Amino acid sequence: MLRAKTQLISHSLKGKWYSTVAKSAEYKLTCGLEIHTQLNTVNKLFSASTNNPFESISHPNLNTSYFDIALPGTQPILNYEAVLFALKLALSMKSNVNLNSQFDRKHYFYGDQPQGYQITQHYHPFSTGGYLTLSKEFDSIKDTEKKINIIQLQIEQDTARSLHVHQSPLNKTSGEDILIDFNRSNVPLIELVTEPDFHDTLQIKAFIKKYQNLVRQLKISTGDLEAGSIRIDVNVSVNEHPRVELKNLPNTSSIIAAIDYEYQRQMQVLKDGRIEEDAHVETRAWDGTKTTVLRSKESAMDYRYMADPELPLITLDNDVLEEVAKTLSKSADEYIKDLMSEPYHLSMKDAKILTIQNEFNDLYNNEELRQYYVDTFKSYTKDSTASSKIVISWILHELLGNLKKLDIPLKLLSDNLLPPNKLANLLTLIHTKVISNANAKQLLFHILDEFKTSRCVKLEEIDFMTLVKKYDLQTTNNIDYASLEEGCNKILSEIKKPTMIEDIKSGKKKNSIKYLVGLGMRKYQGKIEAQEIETMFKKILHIK
Ligand SMILES: Nc1ncnc2c1ncn2[C@@H]1O[C@H](COP(=O)(O)OP(=O)(O)OP(=O)(O)O)[C@@H](O)[C@H]1O
Ligand SMILES: [Mg+2]
Ligand SMILES: [Mg+2]
Repeated sequence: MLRAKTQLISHSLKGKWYSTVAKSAEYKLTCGLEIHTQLNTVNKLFSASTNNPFESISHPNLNTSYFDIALPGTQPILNYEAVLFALKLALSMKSNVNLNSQFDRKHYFYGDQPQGYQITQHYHPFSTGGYLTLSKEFDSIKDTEKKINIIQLQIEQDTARSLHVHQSPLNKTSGEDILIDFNRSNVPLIELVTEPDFHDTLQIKAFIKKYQNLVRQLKISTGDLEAGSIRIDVNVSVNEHPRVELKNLPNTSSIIAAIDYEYQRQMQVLKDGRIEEDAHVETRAWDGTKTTVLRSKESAMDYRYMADPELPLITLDNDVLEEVAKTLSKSADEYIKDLMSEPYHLSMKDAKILTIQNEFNDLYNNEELRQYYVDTFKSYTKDSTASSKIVISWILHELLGNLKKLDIPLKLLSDNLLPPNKLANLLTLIHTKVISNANAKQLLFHILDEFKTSRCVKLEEIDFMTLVKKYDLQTTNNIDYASLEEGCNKILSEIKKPTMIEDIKSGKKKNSIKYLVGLGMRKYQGKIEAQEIETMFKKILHIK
């Protein structure tokens, strides 16, 4: 019964990020996260191999050194870039950096870890304490404010990747083979452990998003969950039920679905009074519909932790901490607040688009986009008191839309073709009605398209006024309204579907007037503003 019900729930949850399981006040949900983040340093943690775990599909084992495959006699050499990245993260979360942290060996036997142990930090982690603050305003949680405390951050190495295949080139008969790809072996990771401070799934969703954005803003990781750059284990308990650690959660929707399933499972155990038989800390895996036991913590391995004798302490100086702290920029929330107030007055939605990177893409990062917006804004408003809404809407819709369509990186565009002041020029021409909105859109696409065709190299400087003249795009200054009326009447007389005009007039299909305006824009080659044409049609059709 329970299973059928929860299956239904997780099915309906597919692809969604919200929980459909109501949490009862009587059964309190508690969660803590263990987040593993792959750092995008140039080299691996303890070797000079290239750090590119995503190479694996086409080139397994390409980025490997003798150390990464644990040939006897090889020794680790610490990559200080990983330490720098850890410092940036720790300081951003107000975590107390240990000036003498240490590496330890965690022993276990598995094919993806040929050393026989993982180098991690157990006794003296990189930093302890710290927090991220979630809020109703910025993160859509229920409480006004919620502080999620951090227990610690530790630096450790990633393992190789195991691929379970049914029919491998090595095994032509039957059964499963495990292939090991060492590209991921020894990639630097940070494990962040939170206090069990989460009491609903909205807080978890918000924390993940905020953390993901933080590592992207710091440029220390690509931050993708699906690709495995961030991997999250969730510890769940309901009331006095011992915590259960959930693994194998590839994205936020499976994290939420697995917590919902586990909440109901533990609640049922408590209701049935089966707590005694179920009362042990265990690790369970999410298979897409339910959680199943991976191992019980009672039968947990003894990892025989010991300090790694081949690695010295990570000794840091307070000066270093201070210098790194100086390089950190404002938090995302602060940027959003700034963009929502004087002089920009952006909506929260637009301010978030300029601040939060939802996906990691090659075309721009948020810093570049935000700076491009700010500079265009400044240039546009320098000699215009006009409404500046046009700046954000052109950048987010026209410019980004075209960059995506044509696959042009923002930085290349800004450096080689269209610096912010040039875009501001075009926007001023629109505002002063030298060129219509529609023709400006076409002109922008045209120059971007040419730029792409010429492989995005630096072209001669653009002068929009010259282009407007060259292509004869100027709007008609003195509209001859009598002739415009005649033209619009002609368009109406050529409409083959009389019901359409009736529907526009009666208000049934009000928006179809845009179709008429489109015909008008074509007729007048965009030289008359769409607004003028719409007004004329309304006059002819007696629409208020
Ligand atoms: N009662 C509880 N309910 C839910 N989560 C809890 C509870 N108590 C502790 N936790 C969470 O369990 C996690 C413990 O992680 P930690 O890395 O310290 O130990 P571990 O899981 O035993 O070790 P390992 O790293 O080997 O998995 C933390 O995220 C913590 O917040
Ligand atoms: Mg754990
Ligand atoms: Mg842990």
